[in-house]
Amino acid sequence: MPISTQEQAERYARDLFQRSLALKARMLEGAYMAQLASMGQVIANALAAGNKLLLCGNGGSAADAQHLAAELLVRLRSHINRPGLPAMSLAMDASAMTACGNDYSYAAYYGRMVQALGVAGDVLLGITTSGRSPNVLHALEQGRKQGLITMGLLGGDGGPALALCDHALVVPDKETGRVQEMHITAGHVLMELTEEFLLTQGYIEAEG
Ligand SMILES: O=C(CO)[C@@H](O)[C@H](O)[C@H](O)[C@H](O)COP(=O)(O)O
Ligand SMILES: [Zn+2]
Repeated sequence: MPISTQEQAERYARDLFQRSLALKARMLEGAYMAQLASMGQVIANALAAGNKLLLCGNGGSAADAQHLAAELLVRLRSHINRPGLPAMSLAMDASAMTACGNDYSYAAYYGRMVQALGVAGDVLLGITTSGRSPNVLHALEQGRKQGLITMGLLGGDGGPALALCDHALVVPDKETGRVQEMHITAGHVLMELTEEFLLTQGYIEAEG
């Protein structure tokens, strides 16, 4: 849709907000909240057992992976200080990523990171709006092979990623941006649930 006036731009912006809101409202129905609750408990249990959370994705989802890892590593809610929790985005090492892209393939990178860094009982969270990004699929496959708990924040019909996930939230929309907007909300919910479970169950203590 061409935009040549302030009014048209405002309508465009309003329409995007409305679509985002409608999708969020839709996700309050059905099993979505139950899925998030279970996923939060699974991550908390893994961390309580001494395991870690690995996250990966492409583009905006790579940024989400880093963002969510930082929530656990550092601080999520400004009034709750507690020890850092082990979470790691696999999307952050330019040297390893370019070496793998150059020597093997870009698609192989996350799988290789999981092979090198993942241990049984860790949780691997793959974030992909299409459920079809080959590097995330390889990571989930490798995670399965090594006994990691595989999780997905997906979109559309879940794509081939869905069958590789022990737990998944599939946002019922195909538009990448809208799905990402649900993913980051869901990601915040997951990190906050994880923190709450760990505090409530006494695995970590809030510091003064
Ligand atoms: O942020 C955006 C679009 O909003 C893009 O960077 C987007 O993340 C990229 O096109 C990704 O490669 C899409 O991958 P995926 O979600 O299908 O796995
Ligand atoms: Zn984006």
